[in-house]
Amino acid sequence: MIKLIDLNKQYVTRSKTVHAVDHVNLHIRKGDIYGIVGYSGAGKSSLLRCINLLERPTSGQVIVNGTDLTKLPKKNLRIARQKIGMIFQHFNLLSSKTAAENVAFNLKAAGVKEPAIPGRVKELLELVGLADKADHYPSQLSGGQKQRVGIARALSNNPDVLLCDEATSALDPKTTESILKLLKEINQKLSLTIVLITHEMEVVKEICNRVAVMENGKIIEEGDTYSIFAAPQQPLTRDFIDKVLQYKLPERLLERSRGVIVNILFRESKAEEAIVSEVLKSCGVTGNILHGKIEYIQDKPMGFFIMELTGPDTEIRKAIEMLTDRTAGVEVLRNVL
Ligand SMILES: Nc1ncnc2c1ncn2[C@@H]1O[C@H](COP(=O)(O)OP(=O)(O)OP(=O)(O)O)[C@@H](O)[C@H]1O
Repeated sequence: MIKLIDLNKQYVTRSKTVHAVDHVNLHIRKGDIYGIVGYSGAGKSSLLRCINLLERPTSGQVIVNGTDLTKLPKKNLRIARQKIGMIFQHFNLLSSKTAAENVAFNLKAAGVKEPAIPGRVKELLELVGLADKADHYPSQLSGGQKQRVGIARALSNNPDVLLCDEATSALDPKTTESILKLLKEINQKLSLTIVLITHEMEVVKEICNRVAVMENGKIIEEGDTYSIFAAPQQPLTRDFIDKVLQYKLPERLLERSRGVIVNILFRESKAEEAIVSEVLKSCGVTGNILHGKIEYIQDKPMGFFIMELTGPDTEIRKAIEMLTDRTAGVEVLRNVL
């Protein structure tokens, strides 16, 4: 669907040259919700804008549906771009036009004939759940509603791809959730490929089936979302993931504890509390849960339990061995043996 081949984007300013996108190779498949995550300045926006040539790459290929966009003459590029919708962090709506007029504007620009426009606008506003706000101006809409207009506008020409530039960063968590849900719905309903950039791993966790981590213009890690969460290879990726799966035990709790404190990790089918109780019971060890978290990523569970184990030393050692074999791993946080 989208292939980025040895893509580079450099900005040359008077004082220096910035290599914003540095030899990037990516393959985004049809139907993917593909997340590109990185901190500010990593090059995410530059990379995303190279996909529809809002930024012209310094070198490399941008192949969308088999066509290298960098090789297209202007007129053909304009047509190809109609099949790539885009939404923005600050919505970029025309403030002097109503929600319906904002959507209609895009249709007119693409040469849709006037009689067909009102019906299509209605259909699009219904799709994003804003049928009753057609005559409202952006100033009369909430952030979430404005982004819905942005989505309706981006979908107006039946694109194959939707690019999302930090589309939920200006929204509160609840509104973010509803916009992500809408994106997932249209991904499925319209078989739309979505590429989103974000600095929030929560967003990736919620909707992306694949993710790439970007640092200093380079993709440093890439894979399916569950695998990246389960076994991050790069320190930066781990940093992002810790934000989702983080825990912090009060120091006092560790000091006060009489037993061994372990962090038991779970992945996929091994995310079952039953394994722990079974092992502890068979060893005659008592387990006291201090903390725990299970997240569902791509509908598969992943998480941890932090437990204080008490009982005979030999039995605790045996229980840790058995748990190590039967779960995704055991980390001893406090050892009193
Ligand atoms: N038009 C420009 N001229 C010069 N340098 C630029 C330009 N646009 C971006 N840069 C630089 O390129 C690098 C990557 O910027 P980019 O905006 O792509 O990163 P980002 O990961 O999207 O960051 P943010 O999340 O803050 O938008 C940064 O060092 C930035 O200062």
